[in-house]
Amino acid sequence: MQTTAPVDREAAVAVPRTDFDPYADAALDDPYPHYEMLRELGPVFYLSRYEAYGLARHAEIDAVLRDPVTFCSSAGVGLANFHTTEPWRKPSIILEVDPPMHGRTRKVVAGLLAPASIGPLRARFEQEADRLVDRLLEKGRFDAVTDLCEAYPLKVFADAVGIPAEGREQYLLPYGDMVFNAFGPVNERFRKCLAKAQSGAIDWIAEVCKRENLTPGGFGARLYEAADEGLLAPEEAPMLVRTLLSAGLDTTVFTLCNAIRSFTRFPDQWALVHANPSMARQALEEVLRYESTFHSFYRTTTREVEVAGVTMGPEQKVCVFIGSANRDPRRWGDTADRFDVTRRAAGNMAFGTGVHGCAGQMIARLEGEIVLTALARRVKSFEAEGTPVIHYNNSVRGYTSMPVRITAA
Ligand SMILES: CCOc1cccc(C(=O)O)c1
Repeated sequence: MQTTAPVDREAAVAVPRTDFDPYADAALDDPYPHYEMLRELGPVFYLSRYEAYGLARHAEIDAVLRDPVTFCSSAGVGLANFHTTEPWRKPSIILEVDPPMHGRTRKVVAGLLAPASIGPLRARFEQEADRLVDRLLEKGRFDAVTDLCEAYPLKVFADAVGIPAEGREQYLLPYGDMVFNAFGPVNERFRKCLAKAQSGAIDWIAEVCKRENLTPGGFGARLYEAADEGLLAPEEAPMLVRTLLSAGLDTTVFTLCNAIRSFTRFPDQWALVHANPSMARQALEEVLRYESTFHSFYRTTTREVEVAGVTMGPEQKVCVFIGSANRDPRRWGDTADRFDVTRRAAGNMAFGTGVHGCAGQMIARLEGEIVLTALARRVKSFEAEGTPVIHYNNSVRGYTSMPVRITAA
């Protein structure tokens, strides 16, 4: 599929229009039937409610994300176009910039989060996971969201960044909730979240990103050292600490939520992992495919371009539904909607793809693999106790509460 071919007006096809609202609670309750509808509309469609193009099939999303020049990030990666709308905060200098600036900041962050750099964290991540599983087995029944999925990243990732312990529960998750709501429309949940974030979280984040508040040796301190070495401008270091805290918490919390939720829905899948804990990393990859945490975000066209026969003008917002790409039968076959931990789920789009592919995906996988391994070794089964409460957010999927009961091996 060409995205760089010159535009041939005669060949251009009319784009299917839909007034589907991807941000309605009903769509967030269970997006997958809606995603199937979008995929069947065609390779490209137009979300009339938001005046944005949409892609829901794997092939077109892959092609767009691999063309950051035609489909840029510097106009924001949400529905809001930074060329016409004031962003709610200073744009990210890695997520919301284009090459070549992106390449420079990305190189520093990617180095920090590369396997060689995070490998030494494995021992303490495993120790924390074992300690957490000890506590959960003592309890027997608990809320998997607060007692497991939030508790673990708030401890191990926030420690790895090197921020103070005080205030994490109160401010880190509400801040991340705001960050991910901001990729959607200015709807009720965006406004409520912004008001809440403005009453504390925004100031707290700015404070903990300061050099004097960061533990020596942590990711935050090492970003300031990169500035000392001239790899970053001085004012870029706190901005990238903000990136770590924006991108690295809620996403991992919700990925763990989606893992526990999937294993309570499909106990036979947990039985496979419990029988063979070395499958944990592969099982996590299937969780990421089956219930992608980050569901949709945008690119903005920098010129007139034809995608699958549809001509888009410049300055057009294009929504890529990566949660749908990961269920596209054209890519995953007719078992795309089946949660199957034996599937080779590598190559899914949960972390995006191309130059902006998630820089933190290796540490996210490390956290997930370690938690699932610790659980697999010692937990025979998970039972849901009541219906989990969905966490409604404009672009990430997870839960607010998930009471479970576990049986020790
Ligand atoms: C998970 C995608 O990456 C993100 C998400 C949210 C914020 C930022 C940032 O750079 O502040 C990056």
